[in-house]
Amino acid sequence: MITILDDSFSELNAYLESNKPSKIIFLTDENTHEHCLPFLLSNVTTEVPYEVIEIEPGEELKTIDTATQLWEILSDFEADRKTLMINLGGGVITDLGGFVASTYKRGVSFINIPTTLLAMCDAAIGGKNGIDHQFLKNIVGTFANPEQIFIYVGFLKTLPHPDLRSGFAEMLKHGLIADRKHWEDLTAISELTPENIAHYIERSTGIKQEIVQQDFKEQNIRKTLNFGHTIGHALESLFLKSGCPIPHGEAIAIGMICETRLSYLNKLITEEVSDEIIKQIKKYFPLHDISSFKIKEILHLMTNDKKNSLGEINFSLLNGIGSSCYDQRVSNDEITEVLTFYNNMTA
Ligand SMILES: NC(=O)c1ccc[n+]([C@@H]2O[C@H](COP(=O)([O-])OP(=O)(O)OC[C@H]3O[C@@H](n4cnc5c(N)ncnc54)[C@H](O)[C@@H]3O)[C@@H](O)[C@H]2O)c1
Ligand SMILES: O=C(O)C(=O)C[C@@H](O)[C@H](O)[C@H](O)COP(=O)(O)O
Ligand SMILES: [Zn+2]
Repeated sequence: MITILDDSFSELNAYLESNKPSKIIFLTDENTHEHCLPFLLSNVTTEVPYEVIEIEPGEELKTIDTATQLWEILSDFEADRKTLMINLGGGVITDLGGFVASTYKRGVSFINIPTTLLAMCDAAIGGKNGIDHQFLKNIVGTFANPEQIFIYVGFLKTLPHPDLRSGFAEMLKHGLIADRKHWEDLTAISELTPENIAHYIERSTGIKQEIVQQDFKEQNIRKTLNFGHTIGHALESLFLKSGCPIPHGEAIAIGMICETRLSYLNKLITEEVSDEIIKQIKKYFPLHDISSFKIKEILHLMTNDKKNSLGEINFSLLNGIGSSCYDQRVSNDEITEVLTFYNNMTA
């Protein structure tokens, strides 16, 4: 289901040849339209007619308004059940495109061609599609798998550095929750460049796939893939609401620092291990000033987390490097303590 493409794009062409869609609709944003679509089209050999949709880039567009516009465009293009949507972009495009495709006419086929590191290693895989609403992250969505995921690492050449770093956060997460060696390999990288990271993409995709295959609908082990996201998503929402969004991975890096410290407070790891993990994350990620965000508002946002049950916030935490657990309860005092801990790091 995941294919790493070389310059010939032959597996993509073979897929299109054997599936014979009635029409192809490419969903792009301004940047992937400019940097990725021309190369893709120059390599696609199919005779199937196609249309291209381009939206503005950014998390602000991952909304019901954009989804509505896209449903209307699919209708204008007379998309039918044999239409194939190709989501060419980062996580915003794969989340939004997957949501639109999986709901239009109760579902048209889609494939993901991720163009950011984050989408290659995480967002394009696993069938979580969705949109934000009232600044709540991915609060409306579907579980629906793309027919295929085609990864072409060459697309990373034009990716801005902050977005490369953002994807690296999710890779570090994969190492922390499931594979100590992956964590050690990644944290040995001194400079984040596509060349230095490319070799480790396959392992990250493998970790994500192995977990999702065991628990597609996130009833149990899939919750570990959400490590760093309970606090991270709440902060990402607040940055988005403030009009100064930060990349998803940067919010998750803050979340991972706080939730690593929570793992220590809950006696799941020693302070020494917690300090070591935090030191490594700090090596790559800028510290953000979150002191103006009210703890009450952060806690309130966390009550919307999708892992919660029976009115309780459930955390996914670490019980070692490369080992994790889920459905962990922590007190509001402990959450306040780790947010203060992070604030003190930035002071
Ligand atoms: N569904 C999932 O499992 C899952 C997992 C992780 C994250 N996500 C979601 O993914 C989103 C973040 O994804 P993202 O970090 O890819 O952000 P993004 O899609 O906004 O892409 C980041 C930026 O890079 C640009 N870009 C993309 N590819 C490019 C290329 N090859 N060259 C130049 N510019 C390029 C985009 O236009 C955008 O400006 C968030 O909404 C997050 O919630 C979903
Ligand atoms: O695939 C998953 O499961 C994840 O949790 C991966 C996360 O990196 C990703 O950000 C996901 O979109 C979060 O999902 P959500 O259910 O917390 O909205
Ligand atoms: Zn994430």
